[in-house]
Amino acid sequence: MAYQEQQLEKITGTLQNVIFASSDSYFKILSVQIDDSTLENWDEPEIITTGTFADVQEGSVYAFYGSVVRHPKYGQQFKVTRYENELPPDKNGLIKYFTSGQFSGIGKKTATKIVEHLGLNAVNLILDDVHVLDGIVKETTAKKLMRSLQLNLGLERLFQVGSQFGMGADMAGRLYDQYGAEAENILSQDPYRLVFEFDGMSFKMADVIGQKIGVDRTDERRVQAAVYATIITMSYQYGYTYLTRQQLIQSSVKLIRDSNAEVVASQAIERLLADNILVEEDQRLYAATLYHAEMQTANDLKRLLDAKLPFELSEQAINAAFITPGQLVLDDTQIAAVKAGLNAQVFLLTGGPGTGKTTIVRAVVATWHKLLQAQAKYADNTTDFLKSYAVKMASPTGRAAKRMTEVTGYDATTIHRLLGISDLDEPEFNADNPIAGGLLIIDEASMLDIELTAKLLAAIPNGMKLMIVGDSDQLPSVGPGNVLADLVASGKITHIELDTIYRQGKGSSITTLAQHIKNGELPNDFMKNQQDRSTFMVSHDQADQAIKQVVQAAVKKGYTQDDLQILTPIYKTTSGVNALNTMAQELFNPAKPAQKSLQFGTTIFRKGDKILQLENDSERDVFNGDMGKIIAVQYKNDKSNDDHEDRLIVDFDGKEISYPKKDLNQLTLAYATTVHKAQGNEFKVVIMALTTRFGLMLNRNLLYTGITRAKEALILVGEYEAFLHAAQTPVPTRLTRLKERLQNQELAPSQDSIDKPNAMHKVAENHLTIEMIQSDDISPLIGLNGVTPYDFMPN
Ligand SMILES: Nc1ncnc2c1ncn2[C@@H]1O[C@H](COP(=O)(O)OP(=O)(O)OP(=O)(O)O)[C@@H](O)[C@H]1O
Repeated sequence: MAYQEQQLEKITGTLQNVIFASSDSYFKILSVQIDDSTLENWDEPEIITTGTFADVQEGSVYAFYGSVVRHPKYGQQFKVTRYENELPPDKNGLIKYFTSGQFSGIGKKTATKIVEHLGLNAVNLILDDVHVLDGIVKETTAKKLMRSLQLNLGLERLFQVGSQFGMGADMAGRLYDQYGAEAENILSQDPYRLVFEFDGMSFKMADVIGQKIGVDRTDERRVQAAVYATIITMSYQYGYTYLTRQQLIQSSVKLIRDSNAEVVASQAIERLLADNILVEEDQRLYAATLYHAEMQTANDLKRLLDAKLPFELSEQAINAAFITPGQLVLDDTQIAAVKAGLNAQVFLLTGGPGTGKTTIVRAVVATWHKLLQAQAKYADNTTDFLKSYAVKMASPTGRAAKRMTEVTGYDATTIHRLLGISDLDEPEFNADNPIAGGLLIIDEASMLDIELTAKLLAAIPNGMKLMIVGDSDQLPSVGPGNVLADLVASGKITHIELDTIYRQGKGSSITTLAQHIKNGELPNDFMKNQQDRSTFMVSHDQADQAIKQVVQAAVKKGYTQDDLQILTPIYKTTSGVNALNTMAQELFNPAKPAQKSLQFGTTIFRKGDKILQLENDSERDVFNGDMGKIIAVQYKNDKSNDDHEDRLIVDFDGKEISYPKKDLNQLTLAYATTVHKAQGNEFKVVIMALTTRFGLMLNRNLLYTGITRAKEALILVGEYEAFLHAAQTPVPTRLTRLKERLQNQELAPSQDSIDKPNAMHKVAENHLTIEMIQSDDISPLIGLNGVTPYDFMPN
C-alpha cells in the first residue's frame, strides 16, 4: 500500500453521522469531524466524506486516506480510497471503546479484564481467534463480542487485505457477503479455493494473491484450480461440453507455467475426478455440471419419448379440427408438420426464415385449442381441464417470446420465467414440481444451451407434448452444447425441415440470400442492389464512415433507432460494436445542452438511448439480449429521487426497470450489437459489417444469423472477400455427446418410465386413442365419461 500513500491525504476524525448509506452496495456519505489532517487548504472543522465503508459507527474515530474532490453541486468533499478504524491508543480508551454500548453484555469490569489480559492489540487478537477470550469471559459473551467486532471491523479489514492484493472494494464486499469473517482467512491462506466457489474469481486473480502469499507453483491447490479454470473457460468459450484429456492438460500447462506442469496437471485431474468435480467417460473429461446436464437431457428426452401420451389424435380427428391460419394453402410438408406438432410426443421443426415455422406454430396452437374446447365439455371441471392441457410457449429471449404471443394470440414467456429460475436458486419448476400443460412449444431453439435444456426437460412431465422450433443454421448457443443440431442429427426425434420459402415482397431476397449462404456460397447477384438488399463494398478502414452514411440516409428517410440495427462480429476496432455505438448515438440521440447523463466506463447513457441487457437478471425479469430504451436519468440529489442514488430508468417493451449506477455494467448501448447478442431479435433494417480483419470470427452461421435478423431491408458493408469467406466457412465443430447419447441409448438407468403425476395425468391415466373407430376400443377416461372420438370433431 505504501506506493499509494505518498499521493493520499490523511484525515483522522470522528464520524458524526452517516448522511447516506446505499441499500445495495457499501457506498456511504459521512459527515466527519476532523481531529487531525494533512490537508493544507481546509479550515472547516468538518468534511463530507464519501466512499466504500463497512458498518461504520457514529462516534468512532477513523483514519481516512483519500483526496479532496469537487462535486459539481456540493463543492469540496473527501473521496476515500481506504480507511481504518482508529482504535483507542491507550488502555483507558480501549476500555471505553468496549463499554461504548456497541458490544452488548460487556461492562466496565469485563472490558478491563479483556484489556488487561490481551493488551492494546486486543481487538485484532480476538478477531484472529476468539479462543483468546477463553477463561476471560463466558463463551457466549465471547462469541457475541466476536460477532460484533466482525461486523464492525471484519469487513473493514477485508477491504484492506483485499486492496493489498489489488482487489476492489466491491469484490471484497461480495466476498464478505458470501464468507463473512472467514473471507480474510481464505484470501490470505487459500485463495485458489475461490476459483471453484466464488463467482467472478478468475484463476489469474487468485494466482496473483497466491503468488504474493508464496504458494508453490506445483502446490496441488494451485494446479487443481488451474485445471478446473481451464476446463470451465474452454467449455464456455468454445461451447464444448467436454475436452479430451490431452486438450485439458495442454491448456492447463499454460496456466501452471512450471517444468513439471504436465505431471502435476495429470495428478490434479485424478484428484478432481475423485472429488466428482470432473467426470471422465471414454477418455473425455467433463466439468461435472456439464456432464450431468448432457446426461440429464438425454435421459429426459428418452423419458418423454417413451412416456404414454394422454391421448393420440387420429388423422381424422386432426383433419376435422385442422385450422389453417390466414386462409393459406399449406404444402404437404407443412401439413405433416402441423400433424406431428399435435401428435408426436417430441417434435422438432426446423427451417430457414420465411419457410412457415411461425405459420405452423399458429396452426398447431389454434387446432390444439379447438380440440381442447370440444373435449372440455365432457370434463368434470371445464376450467381445470383447459388449464391442465393448455398450450405453454416459451423462448430463450424475451423478444422472441413477445413475438410468439403476438402471432398466436396466446401467452408466451422466457424459458427462465417458465421455470421460475432466479439467479442463485434452483428452478421453482423441476422434476419434483413439473410445469403443467398439454403442449409445450419452444421457439428459437438454436439458442438453447445444454444447461438450460436440462433444466427445461426435467420440468416437463410425462405426457406433456414438446415441440421444439428453430433454425439449425443459426449460430449455436452462447453457452456450452450444440443442442438443436445434436437433436436433429441424432435421428431419434420426429423431425421436419421446412425448406420452401414463402415470404414474398419486402425481405424476400434476404431469404434467398440466406438459402445461398446455407449452401456455402454467395449468389451471383450478391453485388447487385435489390429492392430490399444492397451492398457497399469498402475496406475495413472505410467501413465505419460508410455505415455512418447509411445511417444518416436512413434517419433522413424517417427510420428510427428501433427500425435499424447495426451488426458486427466484435467489440473492438473502428468497425466494432463500441465505436459504431458511439457514432450511432451521435446521430440518433445527440447530446443536448444541460442534458442529464450517466457515465459508466467509457459509455455515456442519455435519455432516449437504445440499450441492451447483457446478462440474465431474473429478479428484475430482464434477460441477456433484451433491448430497451432509457426513459429517465435520475441523479441522487434530484428531489423526486427517494433512493438518493444515481440511476437509469429503462423501458423494455412496456416494462420499466430501474438500474442504480452500480448495476450499469448490465447495460450497453444497442445501436450496434454483435451478431450473437442479436440472436432471437428481428429488425426492419439491418446494416451488417464484415471485413477480413474479423478473421476467425467469420463463419457461415454468423453471416446467416446476422442477415436473417433483417425483416425488410439488408445493407451489407465491408469486403466481398470477408462475406465470401464467411459463407464458405462452416462453424467450428463443438465437442458434445448429446447426439451419440441419444443414438446409442447411452442412457443411465433412470426413472424413465415413472409417471410424474401432475394435474394432467389424473385425467390421462388411461391411454386413449382417438380415432374414427368404435368406442368399444377406447378405455374409459377418468373424469371424461362418455367421451367419443366424435367429440374431437368440429361441430
Ligand atoms: N403455404 C403457404 N402459402 C403461402 N404463404 C405462406 C405459406 N406458408 C407460409 N406463408 C407465408 O410466408 C411468410 C413467412 O412465414 P412464417 O412467418 O410462418 O415463416 P417463419 O419460418 O416463421 O419465418 P421467420 O423465421 O423469418 O419468422 C408469411 O407471410 C406466411 O403467411
